[in-house]
Amino acid sequence: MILIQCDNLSKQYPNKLALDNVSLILQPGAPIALVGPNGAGKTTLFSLLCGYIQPTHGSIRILGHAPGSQALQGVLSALPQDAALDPNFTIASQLQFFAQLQGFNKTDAKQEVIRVLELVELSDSAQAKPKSLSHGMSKRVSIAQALIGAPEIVLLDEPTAGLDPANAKKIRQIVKNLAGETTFIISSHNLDELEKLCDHVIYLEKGQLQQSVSIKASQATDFITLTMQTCDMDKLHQQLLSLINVIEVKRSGDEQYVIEYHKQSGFELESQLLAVFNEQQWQYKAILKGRTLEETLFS
Ligand SMILES: Nc1ncnc2c1ncn2[C@@H]1O[C@H](COP(=O)(O)OP(=O)(O)OP(=O)(O)O)[C@@H](O)[C@H]1O
Repeated sequence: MILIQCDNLSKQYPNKLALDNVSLILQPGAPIALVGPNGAGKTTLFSLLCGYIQPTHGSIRILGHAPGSQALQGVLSALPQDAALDPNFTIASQLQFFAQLQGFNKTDAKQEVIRVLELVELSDSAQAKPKSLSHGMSKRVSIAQALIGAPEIVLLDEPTAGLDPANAKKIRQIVKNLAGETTFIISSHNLDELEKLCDHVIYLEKGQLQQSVSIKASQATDFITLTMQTCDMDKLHQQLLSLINVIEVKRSGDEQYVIEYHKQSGFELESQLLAVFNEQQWQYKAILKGRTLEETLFS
């Protein structure tokens, strides 16, 4: 099943080509990362997927339907970057209003509000007004709003921007908990965060699709990211190249090497590494399976 298909998608604003001939296919499943520098076109892509704006060229199908169509009501929802709550109404009453707009009757809407507030751990704040909530709590209310009706696709535009680490972690946990039933597409500048959540990454730059790749390694090869505490890095480089099954060794920081190797069933490479460290009396900080998202995108 294809979740989203964009063909030759372009969006021209009066003075700016925000999206330039983007074609991509996304499948349902684990969260998908949408990455790119400021002005790359991420919010524009979200707005097109929601049907808020129309493309200048090209087409979009979401589960076979056009964005904004009736068939997608309750199926796709979004947390906009600048989502705001109405200061005059309690959290429960405004969520209930949105549930009723989606077609829930009054009784079911009230139940749905209880359900989504539980999902974001804000049941106790149902009768609060937005002014009494912290920034992180407000963000979670907006996520609760996006979860009304258990949509199949949820677009989150910078869901953790400006949040303290504890609140950001809570939001990541909400996404993890729901990832089995909903496909999240998450735009963020925080690559570490996306790496923890996503299997697939779309990279936009100046409106063009630069990459649409799996973060997981290919079938035949794998990666280890090695961070050292104390060692002779040049000597280590030579030693790594001599190990069995190693294909390539790339230095990716002062103390870091990314090792690409032929996949094996056991832990042969890890064992070899530990033997080398032991022999040379070198200390390591981390042996990470795979490579960072930053390394995947920019190496
Ligand atoms: N309504 C608009 N009218 C004119 N230009 C716009 C409009 N909306 C966005 N743009 C421009 O289109 C480009 C893409 O903007 P967009 O907001 O999609 O980028 P973004 O990747 O979401 O950026 P950020 O990471 O800063 O949120 C930018 O140069 C922006 O200034």
